[in-house]
Amino acid sequence: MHDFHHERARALLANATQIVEPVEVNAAVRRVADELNARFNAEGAAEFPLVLGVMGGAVVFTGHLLPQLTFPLDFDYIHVSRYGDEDRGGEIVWKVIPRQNVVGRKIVVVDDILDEGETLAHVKQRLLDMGAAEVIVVVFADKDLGRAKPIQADLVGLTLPNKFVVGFGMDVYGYWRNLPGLWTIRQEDLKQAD
Ligand SMILES: O=P(O)(O)OC[C@H]1O[C@H](OP(=O)(O)OP(=O)(O)O)[C@H](O)[C@@H]1O
Ligand SMILES: Nc1nc2[nH]cnc2c(=O)[nH]1
Repeated sequence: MHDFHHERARALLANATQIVEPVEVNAAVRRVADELNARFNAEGAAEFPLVLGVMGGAVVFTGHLLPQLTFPLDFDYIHVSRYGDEDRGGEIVWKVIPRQNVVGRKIVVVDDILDEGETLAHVKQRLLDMGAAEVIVVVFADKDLGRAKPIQADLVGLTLPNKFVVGFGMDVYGYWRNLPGLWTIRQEDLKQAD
């Protein structure tokens, strides 16, 4: 079983193409941190936001971003998945729902990628329905689909081409969230290749 996973994971990466180097990833995180710091450290800014990581993909971005933020904040997480172990989105599945600490708060939602936008549109609406005062959406990457999405991010680290991306928190069939750069998987290695 482990041999199978080991070989499959390595084969996927062997055929993959690196599209963003780790140094560019880190620069993008820095840019996002700078923008958040400018906003929440602005003179007179009395906001104390609740930063909400959208697990699991946001774990790496969140872990890099938080130590670069220089204003007081609360942190919590939610866990929602639309892709599971697939390479196309499906039903939204909540694994950890927002807690009552979102009520009345200014919330900074942090996620790895805005793709079709279904996940973050749903998350934002749920937070507003629960009584969040404001929801600011921050994504490490926004995929350029060439068409409108149901939500736009307020802050974006990188814009990516319309390909299935892996690394910096993003997985392919559960593998390779740990890559420090971004890679695209060869089309014929995807389950649902057209
Ligand atoms: O814009 P969308 O097309 O809705 O896709 C974006 C979502 O997909 C990924 O989550 P995924 O469902 O893969 O779960 P994961 O975070 O556990 O990998 C990613 O973390 C976003 O939350
Ligand atoms: N790993 C991964 N997860 C996603 N969720 C939405 N789009 C993507 C993507 O391109 N890669």
